Amino acid sequence: MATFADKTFTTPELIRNFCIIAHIDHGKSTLADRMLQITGVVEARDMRAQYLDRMDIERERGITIKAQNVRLPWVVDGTEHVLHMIDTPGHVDFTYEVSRALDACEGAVLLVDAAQGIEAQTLANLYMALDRDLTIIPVLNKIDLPAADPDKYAAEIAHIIGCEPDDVLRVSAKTGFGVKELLDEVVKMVPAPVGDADAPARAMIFDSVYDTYRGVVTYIRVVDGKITPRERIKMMSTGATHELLEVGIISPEPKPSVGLGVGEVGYLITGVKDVRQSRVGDTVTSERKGATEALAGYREPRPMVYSGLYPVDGSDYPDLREALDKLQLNDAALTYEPETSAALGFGFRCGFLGLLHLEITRDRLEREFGLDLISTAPNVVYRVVQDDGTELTVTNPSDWPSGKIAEVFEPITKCTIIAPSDYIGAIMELCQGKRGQLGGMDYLSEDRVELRYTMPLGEIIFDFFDNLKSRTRGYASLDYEESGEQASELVKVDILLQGEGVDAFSAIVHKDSAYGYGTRMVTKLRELIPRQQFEVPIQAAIGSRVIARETIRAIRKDVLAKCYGGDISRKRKLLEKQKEGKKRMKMVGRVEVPQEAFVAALSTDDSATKKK
Ligand SMILES: Nc1nc2c(ncn2[C@@H]2O[C@H](COP(=O)(O)OP(=O)(O)OP(=O)(O)O)[C@@H](O)[C@H]2O)c(=O)[nH]1
Repeated sequence: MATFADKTFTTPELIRNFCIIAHIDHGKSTLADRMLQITGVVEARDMRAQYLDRMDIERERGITIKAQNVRLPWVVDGTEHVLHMIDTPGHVDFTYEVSRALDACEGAVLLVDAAQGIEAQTLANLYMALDRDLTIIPVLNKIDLPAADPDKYAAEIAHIIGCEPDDVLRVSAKTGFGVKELLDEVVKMVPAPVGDADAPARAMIFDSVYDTYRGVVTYIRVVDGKITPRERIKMMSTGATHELLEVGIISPEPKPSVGLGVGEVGYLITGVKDVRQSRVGDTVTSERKGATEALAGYREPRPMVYSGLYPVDGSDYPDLREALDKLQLNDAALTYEPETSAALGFGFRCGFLGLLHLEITRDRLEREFGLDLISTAPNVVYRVVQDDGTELTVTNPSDWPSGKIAEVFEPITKCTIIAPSDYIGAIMELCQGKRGQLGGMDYLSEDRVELRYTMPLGEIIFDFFDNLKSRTRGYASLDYEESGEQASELVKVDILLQGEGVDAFSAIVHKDSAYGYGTRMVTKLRELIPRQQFEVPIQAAIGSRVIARETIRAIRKDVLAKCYGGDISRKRKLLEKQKEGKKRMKMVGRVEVPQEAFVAALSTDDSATKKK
């Protein structure tokens, strides 16, 4: 394919930029694989499943995290066209990545599983694509499955996007059936990019990835002008300039080229070492005679969920810092700052896009850096207005002000839930318990409904999704987007051991759930903390008001009791052994708490994040 890769500055009329959008597991990556194969970009013998999901963790979990892009040649009516396909992640935490991918395209293939129909993220992604006026190509996938019901779901799709059921293409990404026709359709339906070839260069960054050997690789889509190697480029948001070391295209491996022109999608390398220097959403222009106006439409990723990460072994703290430094090179959305906890020692307060982002980051820290970590219960960002009018942003329960509070605001979301209509009652009951407000309900087909709720983010990140799945036997799908904030009656619940607060267990909850949280924690801790030589009261309190209490009765554990006579060496051995055991204990006041008790008490239910 060398000749193909060398052809640069393709005439825009021959370019088609498109992405594949779908609900998780509906088969995007498999379809992308088939396209690579059918266009001859990857030879059959080199083909491996999910070619574009390069990270180990992506392949293992079978999900796409980073959007990838690839150039494919496709001949229609004797003319070779250049397709840039951008594979997008389907998970709710990565909506932002999807929006960037969409901004680089003129068309979107809307892929729907023919055995499942439209799901919550199908709709969320579709609306984003429609907002950007992209041409939508509706496609039913997995029609080879015996359970596929293409007629039913083609009608569902036609109803939502306003086309004829016959316009919905039918493919099997697995067998390759219908994929050629889909590529033809992309060439026919998706408009060619439009831009001014003679204007100063403007290209938008839709992704940037850290590579150990090459530094940051920045993915761009050229809008106007051209970007050529050996010129100096400027990042328009910061004004920083960099020497361009390499420009190229991906097909499917990176291939240097003589430049990128209007409508082309490719990469550039400047030698910067940190993705934050090559900010997603920024406009790249030439340093000399560059553009004066940046491209619009991007926003910075903003952490939505915070959690404390602590090494189980305190001496791993420097390693944790180094590991976070390294991860941040590749993840502009990850934020962290040092914090100390009386119970857990030194650690970091980290900000994430959502729970899956948290879980993936934690997984990578443990796996790639060999760290053993404890994470505290996640919380969202609160805005607290005190009685004297001062305002605080609270990302950590320990920053909750002790003075009088006038008002507290919490982030809220708009949620979409899609499920079989039999479960409407169960879903409504769950959502009401989570302070959700029903905004509307629509039937997608006679037995499937879409429910729209407004719900606090803090309730969703707790075990909402797990609950939803178990109440609907796994049939419901959920999507949510942030939607401002609302004033709420929130309180901080502290957990005290023998009158001493354990910071890691404090939580900010709605006043109606405070009692439930308090009782749950004290009961759990009573089971987890071994009896001591004195009585240990465990209390849950709001300020100075105790709302729940349990007591661990005293025990006198005399290890020498069974040693009669004067065998001093045996006594010494037993005492040594007792000391060993104590090393793994943490002291809270006078109370010895085993490390495992913290871990167990904090692991509220991390399966809440597994959206599959
Ligand atoms: N039978 C059948 N299975 C398919 C087809 N396409 C995909 N699958 C299977 O569906 C599952 C999900 O496919 P993926 O391609 O990983 O889905 P995805 O949409 O990329 O998922 P994320 O990257 O996690 O968003 C895999 O087990 C695929 O083998 C198809 O046409 N027929």
